[in-house]
Amino acid sequence: MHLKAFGKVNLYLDVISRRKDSYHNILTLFQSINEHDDIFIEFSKSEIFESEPPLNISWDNNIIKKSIETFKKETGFYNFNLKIKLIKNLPMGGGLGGGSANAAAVLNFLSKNFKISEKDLFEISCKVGSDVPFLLKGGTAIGKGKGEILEFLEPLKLNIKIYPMNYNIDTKKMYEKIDQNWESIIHFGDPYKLYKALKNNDVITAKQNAFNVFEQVVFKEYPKLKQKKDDLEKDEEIIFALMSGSGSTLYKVIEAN
Ligand SMILES: C[C@](O)(CO)[C@H](O)COP(=O)(O)OP(=O)(O)OC[C@H]1O[C@@H](n2ccc(N)nc2=O)[C@H](O)[C@@H]1O
Ligand SMILES: Nc1ncnc2c1ncn2[C@@H]1O[C@H](COP(=O)(O)OP(=O)(O)OP(=O)(O)O)[C@@H](O)[C@H]1O
Repeated sequence: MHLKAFGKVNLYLDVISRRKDSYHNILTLFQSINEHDDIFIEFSKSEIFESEPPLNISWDNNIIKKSIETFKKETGFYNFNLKIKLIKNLPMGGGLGGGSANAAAVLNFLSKNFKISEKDLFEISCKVGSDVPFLLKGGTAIGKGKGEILEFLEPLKLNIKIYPMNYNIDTKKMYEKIDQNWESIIHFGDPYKLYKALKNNDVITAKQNAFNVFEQVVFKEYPKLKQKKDDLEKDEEIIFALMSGSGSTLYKVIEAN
């Protein structure tokens, strides 16, 4: 079976507060993108995993493995093995939810095969990663909480161009940087106003509400990203340019022709 694991960008992303469980409450506008990884998957006698190109992480540290083990533990269905071949197109640590998309695709495959309810599948996804619940379905959604409180909206049809910047940025580290700089962090924009503006092709209002709080800490460490974003903003047909997630991928939203 061939699965497509679509990535995501955050059209809006703010950190609201730090939680007792050391995660953060966020406010985001998730948007699926066309770029995707390819996963070839089938049941097999033993567990086999290979990827192209080879990943710089062990199978035990692969979020796909985590999603399989979490599925087994939560459902009690232990008696199966999978043979998986991953074609990695989404940049690792790129802010496009690449690993989370892989996990969501495998969880969807397993839930169909074992007839798991949507509710149970959602609960399992929340235990695998913060972006996985959204990526189970994809589309366009407001995300709150750790990313598991989702308000799915009529999907936006946007012209998004992705610019991978080849830095593998550690998400945990960037959240810690936000905590360390909390006093100086600026919060602005509104994801609901942004959604409405994009839906109505209201370029001015969209520009005023597109926002990613992580830029304030990531651009300090990676000045080339700021330079690239400034270059992208000079394009005529652009609505806005932004970094996705905790970085490093930049993207631009182009006016629909
Ligand atoms: C930056 C975003 O991609 C925006 O969509 C997400 O918030 C991060 O999602 P993710 O990469 O799936 O994150 P996870 O793999 O669940 O968590 C990685 C690390 O990021 C931090 N983390 C993640 C999500 C969140 N709401 N608060 C956090 O503080 C935690 O330190 C966690 O250990
Ligand atoms: N299947 C996988 N694909 C990609 N990265 C994986 C995978 N499994 C584990 N990882 C690890 O997870 C880290 C983050 O991967 P991922 O591609 O999800 O980052 P990301 O796109 O920045 O995610 P997010 O946008 O959710 O922050 C990688 O740097 C890698 O070490």
